[in-house]
Amino acid sequence: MRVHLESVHRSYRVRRAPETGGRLARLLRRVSGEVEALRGVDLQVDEGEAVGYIGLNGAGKSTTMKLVAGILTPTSGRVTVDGRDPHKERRRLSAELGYLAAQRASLWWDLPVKDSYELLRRVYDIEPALFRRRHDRLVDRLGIGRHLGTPVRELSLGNRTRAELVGTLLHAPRLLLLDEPTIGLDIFAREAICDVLRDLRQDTAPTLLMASHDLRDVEAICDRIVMIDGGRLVYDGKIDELRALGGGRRTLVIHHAPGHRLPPLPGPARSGERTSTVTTYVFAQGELPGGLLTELFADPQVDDVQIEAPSLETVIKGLYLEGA
Ligand SMILES: Nc1ncnc2c1ncn2[C@@H]1O[C@H](COP(=O)(O)OP(=O)(O)OP(=O)(O)O)[C@@H](O)[C@H]1O
Repeated sequence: MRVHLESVHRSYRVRRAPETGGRLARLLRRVSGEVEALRGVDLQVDEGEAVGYIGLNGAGKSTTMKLVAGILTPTSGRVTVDGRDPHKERRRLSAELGYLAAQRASLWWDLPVKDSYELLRRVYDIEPALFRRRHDRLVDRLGIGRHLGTPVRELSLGNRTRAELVGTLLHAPRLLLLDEPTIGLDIFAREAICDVLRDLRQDTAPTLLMASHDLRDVEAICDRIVMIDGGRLVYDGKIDELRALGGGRRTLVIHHAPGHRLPPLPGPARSGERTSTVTTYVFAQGELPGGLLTELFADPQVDDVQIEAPSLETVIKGLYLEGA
């Protein structure tokens, strides 16, 4: 499915204590105001694309997801899914939509997991043999077979999220909105979820918008990153292009004997961290003279020399610091 946001603004009305007046008056009186969660967002996600949606807390990611799901309407601008208004056509969209978010359970809290799945089969009117095939595959891949008889409320966070993901995928949605699908999960749960999502992209390629703070997940699943800051998009491009933004810099990390004096480094390198046994220098790619490395490797007081490219996380941090 194709998602399109055009000049989307979304504000929330809030009531808060006034900034002036006595303590009691501030406690009792409330003035209303507005929080601008989205300030003119233009975004297009094409059929089968997988987009990692990243941003700091309060940047506007969940608000975007709710608009696409038709739960909220924009204050101004236009949101469409396959050319239709997702709010007006919520019923029709729900048959094609999978939406996973911490605050939005698709399973029934008091029912055993398997009963919730059976209810979902009926809600989505999934043909029993097809349901069984999808169900068995997902339950197996997400490793929740042992928990099918357990009421959802008794599951750990990791198992509940795995179980929710099965529930989200049973009707094979064409549009998948995942709001922080791996938050708070251990490495096994995270890997199981990432594996299933990667397979899904290969098999049925739904359109995927995934909000996440965890760049490892985004890198594992998506090929495009959209970055939002204070309600405005500040980056939209391929992950590789984003990585290349910081790709011109390398860090030379030298592990050496305590207090060892290193040979002077030439021109453009900037000194980075220095402890008694580790010294780092940042330099532009291609500007480190080969002779220097030979000298360092030959130095008996130098234990190890590494050249590191910046991680995606470092590049993104740099973008925030530069005001993107
Ligand atoms: N129901 C609401 N009422 C009032 N303000 C809200 C409401 N929902 C969100 N906001 C505000 O809108 C802004 C964007 O919130 P949103 O939840 O979309 O951000 P987010 O990027 O998903 O954040 P996080 O990473 O913390 O989940 C924030 O300033 C938030 O406080």
